[in-house]
Amino acid sequence: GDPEAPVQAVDAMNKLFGAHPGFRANHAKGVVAEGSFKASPEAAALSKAAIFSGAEIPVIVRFSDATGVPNIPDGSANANPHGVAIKYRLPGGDETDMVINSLKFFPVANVEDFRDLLVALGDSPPGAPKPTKFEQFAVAHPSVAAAGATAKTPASFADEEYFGIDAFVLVNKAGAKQAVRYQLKPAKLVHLDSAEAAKKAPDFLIDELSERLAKGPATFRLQAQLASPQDQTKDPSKPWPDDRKIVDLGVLTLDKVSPDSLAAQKGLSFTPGRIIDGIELSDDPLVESRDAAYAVSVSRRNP
Ligand code: HEM
Repeated sequence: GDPEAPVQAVDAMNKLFGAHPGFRANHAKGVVAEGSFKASPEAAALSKAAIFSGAEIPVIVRFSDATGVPNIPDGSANANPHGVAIKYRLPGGDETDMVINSLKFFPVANVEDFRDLLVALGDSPPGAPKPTKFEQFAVAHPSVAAAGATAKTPASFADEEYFGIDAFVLVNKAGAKQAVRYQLKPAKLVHLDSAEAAKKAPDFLIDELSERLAKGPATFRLQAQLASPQDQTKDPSKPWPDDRKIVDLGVLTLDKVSPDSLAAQKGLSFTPGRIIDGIELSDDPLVESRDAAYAVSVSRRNP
């Protein structure tokens, strides 16, 4: 890979979305909630990681809209895919993160192509001559349109399903390894059509989460889609077949929105490759590239 590509990807985000000091280069608008995770017995059979022990683990969760625009309307098509970042806080101070979104697979295979996609978008403003740079990129990379079509506006951050996209390898006590992709499934999945989404108030997703959690907790099931031995793990733009086994790893419960969510999100950083014993990286190169890019964004938003 190109060692400069993660920095160039963040540069391209800053150019495309404009300068918004103090905010994330992507997924700038979000809301922070608090809750816990309790693993199933099946999770402990797949991984010796402490988050899968079955003990109740406190979590901090940040839901977000796509783009680096901090006031993007939640119902805008550009706010897709919505994201969720989960930080598991282990006794003793260790942390591990999952940073996932509502696309079923990524538009491109690696950070070099993602940088080029972002640059092409930046070079395709309204009124740009046709075919635009973005249209040319999309023709050459059919997974861009295919991936984009998988993300819709949810009725609530808690009524959406989220996909890990990148493959990780779970390791159990006996040393057995299994490649997985995480999925986070709501109690019910509710999407809006684009006309309904466009009519919603600009902050409807953020506001609804506080209102909902004030009435009672929201739950999700964390699942692992298991790779079959013949499945590739290195290309996050290629989903595995839908008939691959799905194992319930446990229940994520959200209790409340953090009292000062805006301050909380500034102080938080989620890192896709922040893993613990019992979870390993796969040969998917995107995770390490993402770690490098997120670190650049974190340092720019905390100068
Ligand atoms: C090469 C590919 C990617 C690049 C360069 C990239 C870059 C970034 C950057 C720079 C941030 C802001 C980080 C911060 O300031 O804390 C971010 C946030 C985020 N990204 Fe990515 N990303 C990539 C792929 C993905 C993928 C595959 C997913 C989902 C599976 C994803 C989901 C998210 C989410 C949910 C956030 C918000 C995290 C938070 O709430 O703090 N990204 N991304």
